[in-house]
Amino acid sequence: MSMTYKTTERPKPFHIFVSGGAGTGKSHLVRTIVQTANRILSIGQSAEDIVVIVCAFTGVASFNIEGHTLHSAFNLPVNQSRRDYYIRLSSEKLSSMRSKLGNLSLLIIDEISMVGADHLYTIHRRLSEIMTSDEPFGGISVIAVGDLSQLPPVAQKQVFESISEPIAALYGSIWQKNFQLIELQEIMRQKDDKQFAETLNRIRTSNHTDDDVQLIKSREIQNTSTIYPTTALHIFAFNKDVDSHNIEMIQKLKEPVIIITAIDSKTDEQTGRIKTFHLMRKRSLVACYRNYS
Ligand SMILES: Nc1ncnc2c1ncn2[C@@H]1O[C@H](COP(=O)(O)OP(=O)(O)OP(=O)(O)O)[C@@H](O)[C@H]1O
Repeated sequence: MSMTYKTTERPKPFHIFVSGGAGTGKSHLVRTIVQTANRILSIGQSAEDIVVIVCAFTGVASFNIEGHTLHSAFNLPVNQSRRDYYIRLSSEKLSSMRSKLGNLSLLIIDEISMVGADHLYTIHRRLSEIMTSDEPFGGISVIAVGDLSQLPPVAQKQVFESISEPIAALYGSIWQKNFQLIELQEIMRQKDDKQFAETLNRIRTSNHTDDDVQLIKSREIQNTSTIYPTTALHIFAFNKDVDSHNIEMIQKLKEPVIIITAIDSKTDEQTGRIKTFHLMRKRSLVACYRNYS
């Protein structure tokens, strides 16, 4: 396929929601779009200019796509979910964000199901502030990728619901008004992975069969088993179970204990209530799940 692009023409902003079940190639498509868009949109720009930015809500999701968290990319307040009004940037921060993102053309948001309606609205306001434009997202094109049947946002309404700011809510949902849906339907995973992806996609819509249940149950293992994979990723529903598992794993390591004390110089809700100390040993596995900035 050949493509011509005149740098003098700024493309009309578009807002697309790419959805699809497990294994339909969403991440693969994002990587391809990022590479192509960077190549095309960087024409005539200097090497430091950011023309495409890839973000996700959580640190883990942004790490997987080699992107940024939405909070760090757009200087969002830590606890936006507790507020129903927009907080403008200080003039110093605004000018620094303008020099960083002034040439931005495309924002890609992965794992969109975890982004709440208020967050999306805040990103729109932030981009409008940076770009000095009243257009949706300050005239920046947005590709949102993900599956709304996956993890919902924490303590916020879903992205397609109405926002908390009462006056702005009267204008309607920025998601409903602007985003056009494109759904990937073909599972691109191969062999065994494909069977697993098909099972996940049936569970996703509550259409799972007895065979699907058997497949999942066939992988069940008790933690008393001799072949129990102790170092595999564990997922728990409650933080207290996470903490007790982590302490148990740390205690099993025969290395000296290290206690790292975090100094939180501004203990208010803006700082996100960072834990004040961390217990670990050499060779402990560490996952960073807060924005330490
Ligand atoms: N167009 C394509 N041609 C060939 N292989 C593809 C294509 N798109 C994706 N794949 C392959 O299919 C597999 C699944 O793709 P990918 O991880 O992008 O799916 P996904 O929708 O992000 O899945 P999940 O929601 O489970 O994370 C990968 O191994 C990827 O390399």
